[in-house]
Parts: sequence; C-alpha cells; structure tokens
Amino acid sequence: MSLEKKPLVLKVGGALLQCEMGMARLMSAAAAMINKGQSVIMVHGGGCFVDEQLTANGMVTQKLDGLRVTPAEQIPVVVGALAGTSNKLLQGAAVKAGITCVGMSLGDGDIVTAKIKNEQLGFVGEVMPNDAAYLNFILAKGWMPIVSSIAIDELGQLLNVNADQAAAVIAKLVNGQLVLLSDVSGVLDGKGQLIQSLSKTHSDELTKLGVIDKGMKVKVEAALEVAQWMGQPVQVASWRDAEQLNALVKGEAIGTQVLPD
Ligand SMILES: Nc1ncnc2c1ncn2[C@@H]1O[C@H](COP(=O)(O)OP(=O)(O)O)[C@@H](O)[C@H]1O
Ligand SMILES: CC(=O)N[C@@H](CCC(=O)OP(=O)(O)O)C(=O)O
Repeated sequence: MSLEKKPLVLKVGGALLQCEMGMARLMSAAAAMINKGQSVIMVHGGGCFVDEQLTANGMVTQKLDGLRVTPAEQIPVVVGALAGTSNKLLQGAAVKAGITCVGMSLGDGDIVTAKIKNEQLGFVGEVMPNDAAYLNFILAKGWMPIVSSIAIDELGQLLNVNADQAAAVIAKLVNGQLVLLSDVSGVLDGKGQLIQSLSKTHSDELTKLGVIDKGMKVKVEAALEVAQWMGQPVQVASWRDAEQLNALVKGEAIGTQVLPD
C-alpha cells in the first residue's frame, strides 16, 4: 500500500475549538485531501474547553503527568465538553467546508477496548485498538469520521482518554499515517526553535531537562510509540500555520518528524 493511500489520522488540539478561522482553514485542507481521494480521520481533544467548563461549574482541574485527574463528578462536564460541544463544533465546521462527516467517540462501533488506566487518575481511560469495521465503513463512503476521546469500558463506564493517546490508537487500528496538530509549530528546543527531527534518545534528554513537558510530553510519547509501531515518522505540527496545512495537503513533511528507532 502506498503511503498516501494510508488513511490520514489528523489529531487536533483543544485551542483550535476557540479559533473559528483555524477550524475553517483546517477543514478546507481536509476537504481538499478528501476530494483527492485521501481518507481522513479526525481525532480531537478539547482540553481548554474542558478547563473552561469545569471552572464554570465550580470544579477544579488537577493534572498528573499531563493527564487530567477525572473524578466521577467531573465526568458529565468532561463528556459534555468533548463528545458534545467540541465534537459538534468541529462537525459544524466540516459541514460548512462541504465535508460529509460522522461525529462519534471512541465508544462507538467497538472500535477500541477501554479500561481505567490507573485508580489515582479516576475515570481516565487506557484504550487498545479493537475493530476497524465501523471506521472503514465510514471511510469507504468517502466520509470523514470526527472522533472524540470519550471511551466506554466493559462496565459501561464513560472514560476520559487523552486525545493524543486516542489518536495513536486509531492510527494503529487503521494502519494510518498520524499527524498531531497543535497550537505550536512542532516540538521546540530550549531556545524556542523548531526541532526538525526528533529521536527517542533526543526526546528523553529534552524531557529530562524539562524542555519537553506537560501536554507536549504526552504528545511526543504517543508519537514515538506510533512511529516505532509503524516504522515511519509521525509528524507534530501546527493547525495555526496555513503554510504547514498547504504542505500537508501536498503530502509534504511538516513540523517535527518524530522518528522510529
Ligand atoms: N518543547 C516543547 N515544544 C512545544 N510545546 C511545548 C513544549 N513543551 C511544552 N509545550 C507545551 O505543550 C503545548 C502543546 O500541548 P497541548 O497543550 O496538550 O496541546 P494540544 O491541546 O494541541 O494537544 C504547547 O502549547 C506548549 O505550551
Ligand atoms: C485524560 C485527559 O487528560 N484527557 C484530556 C482529553 C482532552 C484532550 O486531550 O485535549 P487536548 O488534545 O486539547 O489536550 C482532558 O481531559 O483534557
């Protein structure tokens, strides 16, 4: 299978949902790719939006190693923000760009299996690839799945999954090419310069120095895991940068290339 024929798994981060122009540009890039016959799956976060909604509901946010501690009482707010508002806002932008899309979550169509990651984190999920049939059905129609990172475990419990980890699992599930789009141009070094290509050794060094931290640490870990698994680089780039989006449509490498060993 040629690279460009692999489904493209595009993960978009939270801040995008607060930027109407960013959403419009991204969807127009996605529409251009879909019109060329490229399958695209969009996986999204919405961390900023969750923060906002928790605060509005008088709840506090606590993170451990970049992951949100999610007690049971926060689940309705988190699910509402991610599987509800964020997912539907993106769907709206996709429809406006002429894309036929299916808004869904990790809990749909048995695409993944899920379990609680670690009791300390509360209702935070760890997911594993399971069955690609539902996604493949949508892609075969030429439609674009828009997937929120809410999973459901065997007991029917709703779990909050970090969206970079969700995108990594979807990429593995469909053997897709993963591009993690954030609000920064890629992984930056200690001087704020873009790192063109990043190996595991280099990333470990920068993480130890605290240069790569918070959300970027989780993102780079997810990218390294998929790069290793696929034997091909995973890109960390920016949805803000119109030039990067144009290059992505042309199939060019953008942002930081996170390399397999
Ligand atoms: N070395 C780094 N390079 C770039 N961003 C970094 C780095 N270390 C930490 N960050 C932070 O990580 C953020 C991106 O992660 P995150 O907020 O989880 O993004 P998203 O919501 O797009 O997934 C950046 O906005 C930046 O604040
Ligand atoms: C467990 C966990 O941390 N879940 C994330 C899910 C959303 C997310 O990952 O959003 P971004 O991609 O915008 O960072 C959260 O609650 O913020």
